[in-house]
Amino acid sequence: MFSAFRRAAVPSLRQAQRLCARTEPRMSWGHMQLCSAASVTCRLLEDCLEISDAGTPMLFNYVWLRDHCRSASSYNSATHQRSLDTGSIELTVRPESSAVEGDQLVLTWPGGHVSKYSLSWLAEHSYEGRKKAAEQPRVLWNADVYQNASLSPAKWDTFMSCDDELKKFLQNYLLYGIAFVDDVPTTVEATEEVTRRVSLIRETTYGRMWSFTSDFSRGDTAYSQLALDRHTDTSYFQEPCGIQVFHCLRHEGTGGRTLLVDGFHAAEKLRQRSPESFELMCRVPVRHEYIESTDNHRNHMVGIGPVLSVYPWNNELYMIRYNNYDRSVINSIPHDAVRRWYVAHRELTAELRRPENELWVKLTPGKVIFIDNWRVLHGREAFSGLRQLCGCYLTRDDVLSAARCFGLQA
Ligand SMILES: C[N+](C)(C)CCCC[C@H](N)C(=O)O
Ligand SMILES: O=C(O)CCC(=O)C(=O)O
Ligand SMILES: [Fe+2]
Repeated sequence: MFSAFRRAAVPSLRQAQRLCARTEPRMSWGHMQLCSAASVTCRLLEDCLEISDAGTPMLFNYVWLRDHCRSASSYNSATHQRSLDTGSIELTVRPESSAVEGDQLVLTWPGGHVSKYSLSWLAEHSYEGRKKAAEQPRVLWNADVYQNASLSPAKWDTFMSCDDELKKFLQNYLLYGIAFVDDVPTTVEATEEVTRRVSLIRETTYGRMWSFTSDFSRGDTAYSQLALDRHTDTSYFQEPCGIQVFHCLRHEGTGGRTLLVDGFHAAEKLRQRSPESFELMCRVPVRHEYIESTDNHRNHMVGIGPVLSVYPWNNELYMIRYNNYDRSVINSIPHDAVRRWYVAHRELTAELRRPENELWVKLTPGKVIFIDNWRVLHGREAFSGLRQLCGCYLTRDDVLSAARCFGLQA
């Protein structure tokens, strides 16, 4: 059930050989310089530097190498910002000499400038390495996997005071896309405090903190007692909200359980079972819309993007945008593509609807849930009686930044 993407710093030999084969005709072997230290060999080829460590070559473009020089005149290590003007690098630049000294690659450029790079830094940032690495490690889950993981929820007191508890919470959140804090006082204020402990609140048309019942105060089905099928929120934003927080402050009635489904687990199943359908879900941009016209609120939001988004260099999923209520007119693809799109969408929907993928939880007063709205879909069962839910959205960048500051990979 682990994500298909793993951290691995080096390319396979075959992959590396393919890369070399592609560049071979452009190499000028006569002018090649060779330098080596211990097991590392580096060669100045015609248009790139090749570093081999135990037979696994990595290629570095010369302009890239000059651009990533970390010398004091090129890079401000106090602010972690580039000082060098990339626009002034000769596009035909090529080092005059290279050497491996200890764990460093040393290049001397025409004009005498010297650049030093640690070999581990180069290995970490080589394309060959990034291609095989996960940007974010995740545990993909169905209901059994999640339940068997027996993750303990954070507790309000320790969560608010202890950084280790916050770090553990963030690690769970990153791996599973959901995380809980228990024993939170049942007020909007305490809910705000618990979210502020994690990050910044993203204000939207629904407010900063929102608190709602089934009173149809807004022109959206969420403000009713009806069931809601699994979906991601704010799919009609150009950048959908990163994190959704819910706290059920009270419920006197029946039903109203929350449904959670790992969208990436379903999408990976689709990728395995039907690669062309997966491709189509990644490639075709669709429109989502939120049109509200009530006495107190006028809104018209439009968000355009594919159902599934993957990073182009490693094909890792980073966002699912799935909301059948808010999906708008499809009018940007020819009719045979429309037919194939519906087939692909049906296949994804079937994965998302498998009962074994459904995690049902009853949100009770005191239990706050954080949901990765780019990954985990939520829904709810129809309910009766008074049910008051409060919560907010969080800015994704700031949550991930908080996690990275704890040394977590996000
Ligand atoms: C969460 N809160 C009740 C404030 C808003 C609900 C937004 C509902 C909308 N259909 C969407 O999916 O984005
Ligand atoms: O009422 C609920 O449990 C959730 C409703 C919903 O999907 C939302 O507010 O985004
Ligand atoms: Fe929702």
